[in-house]
Amino acid sequence: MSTPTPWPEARRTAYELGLSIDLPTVELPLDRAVGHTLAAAPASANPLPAFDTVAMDGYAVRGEGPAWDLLDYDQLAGHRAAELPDGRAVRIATGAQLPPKTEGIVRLEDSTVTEGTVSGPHQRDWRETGDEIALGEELLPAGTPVSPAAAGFAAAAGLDRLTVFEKPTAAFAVFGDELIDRGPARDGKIRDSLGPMLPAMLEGLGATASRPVHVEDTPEAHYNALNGPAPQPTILCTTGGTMHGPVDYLHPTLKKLGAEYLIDTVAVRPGFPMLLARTPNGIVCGLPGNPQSAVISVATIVAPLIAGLLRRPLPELGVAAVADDIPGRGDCHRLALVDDFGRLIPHHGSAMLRGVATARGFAVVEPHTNARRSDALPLVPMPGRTS
Ligand SMILES: Nc1nc2c(c(=O)[nH]1)N[C@H]1C(S)=C(S)[C@@H](COP(=O)(O)OP(=O)(O)OC[C@H]3O[C@@H](n4cnc5c(N)ncnc54)[C@H](O)[C@@H]3O)O[C@H]1N2
Ligand code: MOO
Repeated sequence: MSTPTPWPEARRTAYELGLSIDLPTVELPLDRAVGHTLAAAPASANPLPAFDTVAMDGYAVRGEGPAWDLLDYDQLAGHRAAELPDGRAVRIATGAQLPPKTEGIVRLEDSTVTEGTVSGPHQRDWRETGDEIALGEELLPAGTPVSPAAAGFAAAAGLDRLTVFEKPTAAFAVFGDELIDRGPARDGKIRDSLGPMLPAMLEGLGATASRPVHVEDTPEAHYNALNGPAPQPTILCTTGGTMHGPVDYLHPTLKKLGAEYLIDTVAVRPGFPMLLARTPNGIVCGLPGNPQSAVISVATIVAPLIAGLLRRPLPELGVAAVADDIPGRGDCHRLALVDDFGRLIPHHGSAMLRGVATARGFAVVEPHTNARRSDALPLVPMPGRTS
């Protein structure tokens, strides 16, 4: 039996494995770059604001007041601004280029217009060139996920394309002859609950996931699944068969393939039997069959692995002020399901998904400790939860 890896070390090991692999990069138009991760820091192609920009509808004025003669044209947004002569005012719109030599702006609501002159209090109601970002300045560092807002920011800064990492690809081999993929449980068989769940979780973490493939409980089928045809995915997640039961062929297959184990069991409950290995065909994340243990394994090794591949930071743990006492699990870290209010969720057995379905995440109880109500514990966010 192998020595269980401490839970924090398992996260780091998976992250470092990701960092050690260089994903290809690609330049994508902004809309298609959303959901990817920046592989290079983009530089602005125009400052922001691109020019001194009027911030309020009203009148641009120059010279001593209290009244200024109005010019007979309007300075609207989208046009190059003409210099404002001394003693004159021009009607301006929000977003217009500020007429050079403007000394102040009289807001529409503060203005009085009589016989071709305007009067009223004036102020610096404009945004200065480069106030938000200078020309050529770095917009965002490499490793930043391209959110819809990041794509909008890049557009504002004059960019058409972004250099991003190609998404790591993930495939799933679901082990277990007891599993069916339609209808209610029958004749000792149960529904596969991981197949419909894991691809969306990994997509949420930044991968491209393919449809799970059911693999028979035979050594040959396991070998073919792990030695499968090209092109190989970056990450192959297997589910079930991580222990040493009568039809658990994962370990023998990995040995046959000459796999290098980076993790072989983790000192965490649930989730103990997870593994991380490299074979000549790629990375294997072995997720335990108990569904909640599989989710914890995604959070423990798959999420940090994907973050490392994409050069994102190691996923940060949040904080949960827990509302209940939570007993620890001896030598192991305990990952305890909590709701949005820090309450321990019932149905937290490793075979159960009832609590996982709505949980905010897992509160982390250190080995050899018990958490007390109102303790602030680290929180592992629920993979795939978007709100
Ligand atoms: N003698 C021991 N037995 C077990 C131990 C142990 O330490 N000694 N550990 C238990 C723990 S902890 C876990 S977790 C499981 C892990 O087992 P495997 O990864 O080998 O998974 P299986 O045996 O294939 O399945 C376990 C359980 O989960 C159900 N399952 C599997 N896949 C799915 C799926 N896709 N959808 C829904 N349910 C699934 C399966 O039917 C079993 O009930 O081992 C314990 N045993
Ligand atoms: O460690 Mo198991 O994964 O408790 O169910």
